Amino acid sequence: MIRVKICGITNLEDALFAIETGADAIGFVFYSKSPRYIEPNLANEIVNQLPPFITPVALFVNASASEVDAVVSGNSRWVVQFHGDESPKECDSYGVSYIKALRMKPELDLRVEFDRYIGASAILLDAYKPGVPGGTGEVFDWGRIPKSSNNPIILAGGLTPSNISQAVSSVSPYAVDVSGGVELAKGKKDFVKVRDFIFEAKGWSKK
Ligand SMILES: O=C(O)c1ccccc1NCC(=O)[C@H](O)[C@H](O)COP(=O)(O)O
Repeated sequence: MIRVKICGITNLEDALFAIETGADAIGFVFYSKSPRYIEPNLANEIVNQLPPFITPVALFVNASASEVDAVVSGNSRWVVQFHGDESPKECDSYGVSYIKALRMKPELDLRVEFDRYIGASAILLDAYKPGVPGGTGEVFDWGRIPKSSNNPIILAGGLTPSNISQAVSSVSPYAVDVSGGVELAKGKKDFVKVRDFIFEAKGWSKK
């Protein structure tokens, strides 16, 4: 079954609701310019209260090694998501399981990028908007995604309860990722949208 990552979590209540409703992974944004930024200590407190089957994902944008270490040293469960221009060498250097996010610039050749980031546990594909590293709420052309890849694909970018079913059937990704499409306001999740998104993604009935 498809896995669902709910990203941009800033509080325990939202994390627990997403998990109770069927989320598989919870993402925390450690990019200080983001309205969804969370302090490392608070994020680690939340992660310590999550069930063991949940994957906590720590998202960074061109962070320093000390910033990454300050988070991941707090708990061995973290998977890191590199959402900036980090090279394969830099991503590999941490020796942790990682997701590489690629923003779908018009000239991006996904086959080349998949080969470059062969050390990634998964590749997250997100919309490209100049000057905005992520959480854009915008959809990209899913037709650009190769039908087969050695890397598991996580589809992101402008997903909502209304388009997620079509996204899953068009792309057949390993997982889907959402942030803005399930928010009440930046950094606060809308529980109805979270539940509807997860149920639509997984093809569950709401009865
Ligand atoms: O959420 C942010 O503010 C953010 C800032 C900088 C880099 C990445 C960021 N978010 C990434 C995500 O939450 C999602 O993985 C992805 O971008 C999809 O977001 P959305 O289109 O809002 O669903």
